[in-house]
Amino acid sequence: MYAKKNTEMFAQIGSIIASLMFIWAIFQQYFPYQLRNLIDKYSQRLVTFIYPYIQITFHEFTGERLMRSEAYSSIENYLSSKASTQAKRLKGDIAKNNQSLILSMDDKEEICDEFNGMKLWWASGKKASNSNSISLHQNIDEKRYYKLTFHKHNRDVILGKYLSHVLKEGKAIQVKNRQRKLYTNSGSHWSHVVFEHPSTFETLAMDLEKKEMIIDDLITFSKAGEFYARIGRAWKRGYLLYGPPGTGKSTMIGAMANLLSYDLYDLELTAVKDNTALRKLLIEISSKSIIVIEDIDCSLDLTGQRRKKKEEEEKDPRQTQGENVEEKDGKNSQVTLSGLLNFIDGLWSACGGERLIVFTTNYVEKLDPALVRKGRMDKHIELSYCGFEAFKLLAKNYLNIESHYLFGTICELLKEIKITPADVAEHLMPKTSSKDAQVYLKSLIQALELAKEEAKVKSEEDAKIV
Ligand SMILES: Nc1ncnc2c1ncn2[C@@H]1O[C@H](COP(=O)(O)OP(=O)(O)OP(=O)(O)O)[C@@H](O)[C@H]1O
Ligand SMILES: [Mg+2]
Repeated sequence: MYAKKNTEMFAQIGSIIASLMFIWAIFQQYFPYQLRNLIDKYSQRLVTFIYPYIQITFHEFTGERLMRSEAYSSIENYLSSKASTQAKRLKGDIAKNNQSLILSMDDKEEICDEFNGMKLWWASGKKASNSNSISLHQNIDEKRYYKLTFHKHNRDVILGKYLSHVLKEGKAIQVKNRQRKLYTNSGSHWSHVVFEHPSTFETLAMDLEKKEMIIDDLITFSKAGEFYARIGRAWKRGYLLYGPPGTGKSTMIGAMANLLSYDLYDLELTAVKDNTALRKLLIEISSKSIIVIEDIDCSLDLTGQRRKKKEEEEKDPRQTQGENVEEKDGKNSQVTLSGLLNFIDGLWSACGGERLIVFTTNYVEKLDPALVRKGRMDKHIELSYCGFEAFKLLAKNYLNIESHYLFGTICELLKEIKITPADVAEHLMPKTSSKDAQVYLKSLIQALELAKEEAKVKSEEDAKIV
């Protein structure tokens, strides 16, 4: 309402000024040159005095090729949250992630915003274009724009801090709503599909404290752009996830991507020809992404090659002279350990920024220490067998129960028997038409007791052998 009144007032003042200018244009030819200059000067002062507001227009399409302006998109996103509470006419659309509805202000709507106690007004408008050019963009003959109006006293703050705040916020909303992608490489090219993994940290069964610590670490990383710049480090972080098969390493990567709204790049090292191809892939990776190398111990024969080289050199230095042991990996790929290390933290790895590099392995002890040293793989996370806490979360997710009289038995068995969350999940997965939780819990208890019996028999046999 307030904004509306203001803009109506501006419009009236504007039309008065336009009429005065018109009259002035007709009459000025009859005035001598000096007088004209004098009147010009004072009329400008008068205009600024009567109309102390500044306006900036942001057009939807810019440049000769009429590309959609990034500033316009960011402003549209920024205003969407304000529009939903202030504007009377809204436009609705499905976000690119197909999960949420985006509301933006309709044409010829106005809303008011505040920044550090300063008031400013945004208006959306549309002009019909008189150009007959044919364009790839559909609604290009209707030129949309946003107009920002603010008092001239606030000029510096609005042009500096406020506008960069608007663009940053708008971009963040855009990233959140975008359709994320899962990339994989065939040779030195990436191809992608839409990333729609449903896993989240809420559904990930693991030690709660550890989970909180990981979430905290990830969120801190995603907000630490300025910090990394200040300390002169590339904005990236390495995670090593290790543990037996079926403990949730891949599931956790999906949860990480969903938590931070990052794209995923699943790097298949064995399909990369050599270090040059690896570097080429690296350059194409965008920011806000997670680069994943699964089963790093199997990807290439990178495990302990440096150690091997050192040992061989110690035995017979001539034997390894001029020969790069790292490059003899016995597989099609000629990617070397040093090539991979360069990929992780060489100069090129800093391009783009805001990236996580995640390795997974079942055999952490097999990896070359150089590959996983702190600073390269900043966080080492062990995903382990199912404890009682993790079981309770699985029971809640799969059976929708938070307690049961059989929980006590399961708790005791889990202390003795190692079972992966994947195996537990398998027992809790609905298979029959029965919705009775007891059926599934009993099936789990049976499996645990069987495993306990087997372990007992094995230990007895081992004792006999000794
Ligand atoms: N911690 C967990 N929380 C919830 N579900 C889990 C967990 N661990 C495993 N699962 C379930 O088991 C399945 C297999 O898990 P996942 O693929 O993440 O294991 P992994 O550790 O990556 O195994 P691998 O080492 O064989 O790659 C998942 O689809 C998931 O449903
Ligand atoms: Mg896996």
